[in-house]
Amino acid sequence: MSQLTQSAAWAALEQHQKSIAPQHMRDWFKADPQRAERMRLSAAGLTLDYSKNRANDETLSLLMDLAKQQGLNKLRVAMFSGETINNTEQRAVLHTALRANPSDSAWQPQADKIEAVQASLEKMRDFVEQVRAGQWHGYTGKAITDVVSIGIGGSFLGPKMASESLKPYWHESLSVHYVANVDGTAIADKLKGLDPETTLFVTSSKSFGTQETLANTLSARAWFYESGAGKQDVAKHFVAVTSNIKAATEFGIDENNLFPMWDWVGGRYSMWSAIGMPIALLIGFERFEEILKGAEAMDTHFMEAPIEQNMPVLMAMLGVWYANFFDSHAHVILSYDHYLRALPGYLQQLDMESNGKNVTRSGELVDYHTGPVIWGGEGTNGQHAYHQLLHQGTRVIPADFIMPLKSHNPIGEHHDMLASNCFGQTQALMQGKTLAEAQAELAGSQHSPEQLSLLAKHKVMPGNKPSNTILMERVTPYTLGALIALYEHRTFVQGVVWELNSFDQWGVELGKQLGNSVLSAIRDTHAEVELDASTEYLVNSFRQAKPQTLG
Ligand SMILES: O=P(O)(O)OC[C@H]1O[C@H](O)[C@H](O)[C@@H](O)[C@@H]1O
Repeated sequence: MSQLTQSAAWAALEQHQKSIAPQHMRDWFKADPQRAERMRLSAAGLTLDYSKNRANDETLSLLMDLAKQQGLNKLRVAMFSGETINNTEQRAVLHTALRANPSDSAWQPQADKIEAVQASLEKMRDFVEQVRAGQWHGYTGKAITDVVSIGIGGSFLGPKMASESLKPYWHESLSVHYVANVDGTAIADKLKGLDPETTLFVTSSKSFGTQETLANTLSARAWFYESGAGKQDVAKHFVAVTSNIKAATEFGIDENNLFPMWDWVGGRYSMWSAIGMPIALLIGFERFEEILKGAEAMDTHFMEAPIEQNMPVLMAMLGVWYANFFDSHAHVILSYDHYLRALPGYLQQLDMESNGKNVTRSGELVDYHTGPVIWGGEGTNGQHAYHQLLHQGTRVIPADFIMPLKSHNPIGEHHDMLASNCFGQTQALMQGKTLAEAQAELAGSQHSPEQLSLLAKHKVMPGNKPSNTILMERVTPYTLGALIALYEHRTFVQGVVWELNSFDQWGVELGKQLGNSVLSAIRDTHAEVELDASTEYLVNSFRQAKPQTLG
């Protein structure tokens, strides 16, 4: 058994779970009128209502004991002070420096990094302002109308999610498009209808070695040349964000068109850097800075608030409570805002690539569950689809409801209806419906007694399903920045409890390696590639279907 599962804090929670499990939240709300008020917290423009959780004051106190036992305070300081907490790659983890207030003396020990960040932001500002003002000209002298952002994973999901979330702030005549997948359809579809004379490509790749991104950039360049443009015109249409300057310049990106990234920023934590360029192009540099300010406010809260009153810590520890003591395997993110519909996809990478691990920082196999499956979608759509499983399925799936109090599009009663659905769902999940309630509902209907009894059983909803609700005034650059930073720190805290390195991603490497060797087998039948019988069959089928000239 691991030290964690043998520890005093863990054992206390296991014991405590036995007394909590039979209790119903419905009864707690009845017995304690102060519950909702007590279990509510505001920070950085967000309010978290965590009262609809299967937790009482004792639970929270035991969860905080676990956080302390696992060294949260020390590791939190270690992250912000630039220690190499990404121990498998020997890297610091300083995405918080990307949104630091440069005049904050706490950052003094990282002055070199803060300086580099500020210089990069200035270069970004200059570029963004030129493009947005129509002063960056394409090779025939026309202003840029379309930007195609090429990148994948962390070099795609954050910018895409933030762009969609902030649509009300978009530039009126500049469009940004995203291409991630190596599927040729993705880039072919995007390029259709674009004009090479007025299109700018931003290649985002921390490593500048990602197969998909390089293939898409090459195809974009081929398309650009087909229009009659020459090599000398590339600098007007291709820029890149990367930490691998050498690879990018060898690839043909003009040195002046390079924006930096650093090895102390993980891909999935990078939208605050020049990786966020497409966002800034769409909403303007000042609004991009507001995103950083929102995140910085959440960083300050995370660093300074006592852990019992700390939003990321509370959310993280409640997640641990369900994952490890209620055998919950999933966590659902429900955005009740159409603009936030890409958030679950973004959080999937943030959380699952960070905490989808089975060995500890020191390489021991864990004997407890780590990161759950993160999924979700847009409310109210999900209510007419997968919410059935949330209400009556057999597993505990904690939910985060995210609800802006004001809409950017206040049409008729739509927002009232949206909010009432959101709040109503949290209530239904918590309260459920008893057999007596179901029977009362059916009383007076035309059904036979047998049918009535059967129907009543099917209408019973156990309730006691946990949820958090996160409110904000409106989805703005500031509140979005705070929201994303909240989830970043939530992920970090869970990684601390589970003793993981949340900042590497070795699991994706094997897929990449094998993908490359399979590609050699597809290109050349004589390639010496070891394939199992199933994969060999798949490769052969693919080769046979290939046009002769390419085979
Ligand atoms: O930015 P890049 O170096 O192109 O990497 C893009 C993505 O590729 C990888 O496979 C990783 O799993 C991601 O964490 C990363 O964000």
